[in-house]
Amino acid sequence: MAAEVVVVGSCMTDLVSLTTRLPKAGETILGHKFFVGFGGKGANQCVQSARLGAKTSLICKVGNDSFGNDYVDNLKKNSISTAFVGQTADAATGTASIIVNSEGQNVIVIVPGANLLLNFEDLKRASDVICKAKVVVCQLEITPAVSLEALKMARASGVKTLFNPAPALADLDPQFYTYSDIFCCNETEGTHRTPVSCFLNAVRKLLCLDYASGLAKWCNGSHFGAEILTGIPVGNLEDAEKVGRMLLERGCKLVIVTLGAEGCMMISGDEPIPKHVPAGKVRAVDTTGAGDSFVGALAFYLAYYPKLSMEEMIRKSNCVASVSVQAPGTQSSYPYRKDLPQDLF
Ligand SMILES: Nc1ncnc2c1ncn2[C@@H]1O[C@H](COP(=O)(O)OP(=O)(O)OP(=O)(O)O)[C@@H](O)[C@H]1O
Ligand SMILES: [K+]
Repeated sequence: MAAEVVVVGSCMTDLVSLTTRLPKAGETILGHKFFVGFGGKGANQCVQSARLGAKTSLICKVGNDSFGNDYVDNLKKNSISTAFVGQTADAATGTASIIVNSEGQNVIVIVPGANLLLNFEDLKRASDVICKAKVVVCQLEITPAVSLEALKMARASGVKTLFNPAPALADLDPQFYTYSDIFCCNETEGTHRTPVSCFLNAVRKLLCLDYASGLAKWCNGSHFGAEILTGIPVGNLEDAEKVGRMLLERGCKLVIVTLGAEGCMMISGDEPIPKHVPAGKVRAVDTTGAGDSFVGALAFYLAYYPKLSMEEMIRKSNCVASVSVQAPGTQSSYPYRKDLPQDLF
C-alpha cells in the first residue's frame, strides 16, 4: 500500500561528548559522558507522523556504515518504509559531533555527508511513492535543488506539499514559495528562550539521547526563521503577521509561523486576516525538536483528516508538539497515538 505521508529529507547521527571544559587546539581532554542519538529534520518529522499512525516513507540517504545501518533500524522500529532509504559508500552518514562543557558552551561540527548525495535519480526511483502520496514534506537539510524537485514532482501529481524551510537560507530559491501549498517556518529566536537555556534544559535531562541535532541548529546559528527569510525580526504576533503577509506575497498559498509556547500564526490567500492559534499551557522541560514534531503532526492531519479546517489541524498539531516539549530529547520525546488524548483523532 502506498505511503500517505512521504518525507524527503535528512538523517543525522548526533555524537555528543560532555566535558568540564572545551579542548584547546591540539589538546586532548577527558570527557565524562558520551551518547549517540537519532536526529535530522526529515527523519524527525517522519517519525512524529508515523507515531500518530500515518503510513510513511522516508526518502533519504545514509552511509554504508554502522551509523547508517543503525539509522535504518531506527526507522523500521518506527514503522517507516525504508524502501527509498539509500545507503552510499561515497560518504558517511550525516553527523553532528558536539562537545559541551559544564557551562553549556559547545563546539559543534556538522558533516552532512550522505544527506548531500541524495539526488534527482533517487527521486526518480521514488517517483511512484511521491506521486501517490497524500502529502509530501521537505526541508533544507539536503541539497535544496533536490527538495525543490520533490515539491515539483508532488505538485505535478496533485499531491499536497508541506515545506519547512529549515535551516533557513537567506537566498531561498523563490520557486519554493510557489511550490509550497503550506509554508511552515518558525519565528526567529524570540525572548521565550535562548540557545543556552534550551541547552541547559536538555543537559539537566542527561538521560536524553537525541537532543543534539536540534541543539546544534540553535547553537551554530543556522536555526532557520521567518526573520532570515524576510528580514523582519519576529518578537510578537504583529511581526509574525507581517512576515506571513510578506511570504504570501511571494507566492505561498498558506503560511504558518510557529511561535514556540505561543502556538502558531496562520495566514492564507483565502483567509488573509491572520489567525493566532494558541498552544496549551504546559511545563516545558526541553523544547528541542518541537518544530519537527509540529510539522510531522501537521502532515499526519493533512493526509488523514483533509476535511478538518486548517485552524483545527494546527490546533491539534500544537497539542502534539506541546507534548514533545514535556520530555527530553528529540525523537525520544515524540508521543505515540496511544498516549495522546483520543479526541485528537
Ligand atoms: N513551551 C511550549 N509550550 C507549548 N507548546 C510549545 C512550546 N514550545 C513549542 N511548542 C509547540 O511546538 C511548536 C513549534 O515550536 P517552535 O516554534 O519553538 O519551533 P522550532 O523553533 O522549530 O523548534 P525546534 O527548533 O526546537 O524544533 C509550537 O508551535 C507549539 O505548538
Ligand atoms: K523535546
